[in-house]
Amino acid sequence: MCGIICIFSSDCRATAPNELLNDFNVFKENINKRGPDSFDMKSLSLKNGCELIFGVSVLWLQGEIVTKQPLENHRAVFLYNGDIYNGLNTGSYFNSKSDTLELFELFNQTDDIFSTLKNIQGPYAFIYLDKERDMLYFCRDCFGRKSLLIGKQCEIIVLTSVAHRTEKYEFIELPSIGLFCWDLKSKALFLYPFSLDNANFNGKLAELESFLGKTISLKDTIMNTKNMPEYMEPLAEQIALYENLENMSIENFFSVLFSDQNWSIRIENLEHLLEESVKKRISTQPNFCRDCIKEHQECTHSLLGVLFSGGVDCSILALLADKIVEKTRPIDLFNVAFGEYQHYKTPDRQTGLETLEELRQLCPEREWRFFEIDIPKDELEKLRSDHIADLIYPLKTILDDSLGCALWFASRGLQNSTQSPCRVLLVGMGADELFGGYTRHRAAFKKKSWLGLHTVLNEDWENLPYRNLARDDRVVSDHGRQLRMPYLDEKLVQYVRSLPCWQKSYPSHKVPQGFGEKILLRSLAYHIGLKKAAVLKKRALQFGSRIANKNENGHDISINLSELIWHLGNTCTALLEQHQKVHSHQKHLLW
Ligand SMILES: Nc1ncnc2c1ncn2[C@@H]1O[C@H](COP(=O)(O)OP(=O)(O)OP(=O)(O)O)[C@@H](O)[C@H]1O
Ligand SMILES: NC(=O)CC[C@H](N)C(=O)O
Repeated sequence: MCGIICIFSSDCRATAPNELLNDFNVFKENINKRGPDSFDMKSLSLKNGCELIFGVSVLWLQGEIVTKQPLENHRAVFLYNGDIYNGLNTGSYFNSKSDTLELFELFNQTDDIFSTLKNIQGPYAFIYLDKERDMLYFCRDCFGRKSLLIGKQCEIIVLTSVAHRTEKYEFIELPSIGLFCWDLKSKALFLYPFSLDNANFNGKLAELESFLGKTISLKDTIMNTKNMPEYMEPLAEQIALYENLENMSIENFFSVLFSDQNWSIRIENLEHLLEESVKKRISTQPNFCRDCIKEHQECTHSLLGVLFSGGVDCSILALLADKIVEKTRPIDLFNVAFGEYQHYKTPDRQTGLETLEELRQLCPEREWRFFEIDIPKDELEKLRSDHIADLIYPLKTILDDSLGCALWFASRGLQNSTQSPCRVLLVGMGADELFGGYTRHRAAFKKKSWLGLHTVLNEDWENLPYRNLARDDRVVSDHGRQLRMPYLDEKLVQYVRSLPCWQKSYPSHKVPQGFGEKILLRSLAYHIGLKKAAVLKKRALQFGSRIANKNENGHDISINLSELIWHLGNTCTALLEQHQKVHSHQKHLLW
């Protein structure tokens, strides 16, 4: 994952270049960690006196050699963090030319970079300065898979993949609602929206306007996609099929479903799309692990890790990965557990080990390296306050705290003194939103039947770009690894979103929990051989790993992440001591 940063003064004459550089250096350290393969920076003065400083650290994943950034030519400067998988020109997964170069060329060939975005699929965040027009463009993809924060302090603006808590700056996540364009001459800010058909659009726009104290003028939309499928009443045949599932053994449950021809076709479609998605996410990387890449030394070490709870979403990914990764390489499975006194028998550790057995039986030739990542409470406390809280920033709830920390430790991939050398990590995020796997889907179905489920699924989908993904990108990238989310592949999303809710989820109390939610995905799991994992009950990461306490409200502000406490802590020892008392009380509650 690359780290990108651009710092400039929105009021050209008001800031000394030295001040910009000092501030740039403050953010540099966290940016640096995101890309171990190169770091470079560039300073630029525009004719109108505006100073800009750019910096990029690169995690090389595409192209025969590392593409160093920032890229610059007579026309533009380009900073890019992303993964455009289908070679924009070649159509192959692993391009001899990197996506960075291809995108830069495409942008340079046109006066209309907005239309270019229409043809781009994959996660990205970028900053592009058109030097001829003094226009600064910046954008995150429409699912919000890559992080880009916007920060300000008086007239200084920072765009960065990651920041940290500082007394000087305030940051928010740049909303992934379209392409922004800052006219550095007129100081006007424009937005080319991806789509206006999103319930969150106006709120997110207003939030950014109020943060910047600036009006944002809207241009034409560039995608204009209809986001929300219309509600369709379920077909009688489908209801009859579901009624046949009651009181069935696991085997009979799935054979009833597969006896329906349309169901089987949907499984085939889904299998094909997911396999393609996994394939591009595994194959798009150089053939070296992180230890051997420096010397370009051929190796058979593992190139792929899966964040692995043993639950259905990630287990499908692991099994599909086996079809793609050479048999001579291991696949690393990372399973994180939090505990005390050497006690790490968490629910996810149990399911992780059980599904590992299933994988070993299904793929006996593969070396599956199961990393038991055990995190004692003092290590969690220390690293959270010293470091991880900055990566989670500017998010601040208890849920952000638990999920952010759990993912940071999981993706570090360290068991005792053995650390995985893989550079790419697969994760099952997005499956619950797409296929209807959350408890709230069950509740909505109970209350308002199919229409209730349809409504909640749509709400979840609309919220997805603003919830966790940017935070997850920030914490995982800190280890110089790329987080890839096969369920959030555009083609797969388009297919699953086009299905009415009753063709993918049946969160009814008439079938046991763990059977009906995400029923289409579970059918795929069963079909490819994961007979046990297919019907495991959903367990959220924070509870499955035991980092969180069920009695806390995840939406409350986390005292561990609170900036106020942090600022006070930095300046006033007495208050810090008091904070520690509160903190230890909270620790007591937490464990
Ligand atoms: N304890 C864990 N250790 C490592 N990674 C985990 C752990 N728990 C969850 N994950 C990762 O986070 C993703 C999201 O978690 P989530 O619980 O939603 O999915 P799941 O465990 O695969 O399946 P299910 O949603 O059915 O429980 C998982 O797909 C997995 O990649
Ligand atoms: N990891 C990144 O975002 C780097 C950009 C590009 N995909 C490359 O591999 O060079």
